[in-house]
Amino acid sequence: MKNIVIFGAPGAGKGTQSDKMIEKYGFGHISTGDVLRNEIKNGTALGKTAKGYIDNGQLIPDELMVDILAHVYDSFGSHHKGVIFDGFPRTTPQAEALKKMLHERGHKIAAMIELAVPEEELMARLINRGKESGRSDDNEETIKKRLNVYHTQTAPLIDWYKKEGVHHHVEGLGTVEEIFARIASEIDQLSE
Ligand SMILES: Nc1ncnc2c1ncn2[C@@H]1O[C@H](COP(=O)(O)OP(=O)(O)O)[C@@H](O)[C@H]1O
Ligand SMILES: [Mg+2]
Repeated sequence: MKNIVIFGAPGAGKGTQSDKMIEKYGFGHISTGDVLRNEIKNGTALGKTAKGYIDNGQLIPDELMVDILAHVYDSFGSHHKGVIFDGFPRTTPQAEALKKMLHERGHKIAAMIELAVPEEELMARLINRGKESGRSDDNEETIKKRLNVYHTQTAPLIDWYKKEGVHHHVEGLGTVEEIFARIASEIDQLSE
C-alpha cells in the first residue's frame, strides 16, 4: 500500500499529476478541494460553511477537514493499492492528524512528493486556470492570499516530512509528461 501526499503550492500541478498517478497505479484520490467544491455546488451545510473560508483565501478548520478525509479514505476499503492526498495536509496540525488517522487503521504515508515550481509560473498557471475553469478563487487578489498562506502555513511541512523520512523533491517545471516521469521514478522506488 503506497499512500502518497502530493504536495506543492497552488498551481504546482497536484491535480494534473494525480490524474496521471491514478491512471498508472490505480490509486484512490482524495482532493480536499474537490470534495469541498462539490459540497458547495450541492449547497450542503458543510458547503456553506466552507465557502466563506475558501472565498477569503483561508483554510478550513482542521476538525472539519479530518472528518471529511476519514470518511472518504474509508470508502476505498482497507486493502487498496494506495491513496493520494491532494491538498491535505496544509498545516503541521493537519499532518499530525492525518498521521493519527492512518495509524488508527494500521496504515501510514509512504511518500510525500513535493512539486517545486517558481512563483511566476504558479501565478501564470492559476490566472489561466481561472479563465478556463471559472474557479472563483483563481483571481489575482485571492491567488496572492493563497500563495501567502502556502508560504507561511504549508511550506513548513517540507521539513516536517523530511523528519518523517518520506520527503521526495521533484522539479515541477516542464511538460506534464516530463514531470510525471520524475514522479513515477520516485514511486517505483518505494517498497511495497
Ligand atoms: N506541467 C505543466 N505545465 C503547464 N501548466 C500546467 C502543468 N501542470 C498543470 N498545469 C496547469 O496549471 C494549472 C494548475 O494545475 P493543477 O493541477 O490544478 O494544480 P494544483 O492542483 O496543484 O493547484 C492548471 O490550469 C493546469 O492545467
Ligand atoms: Mg488541485
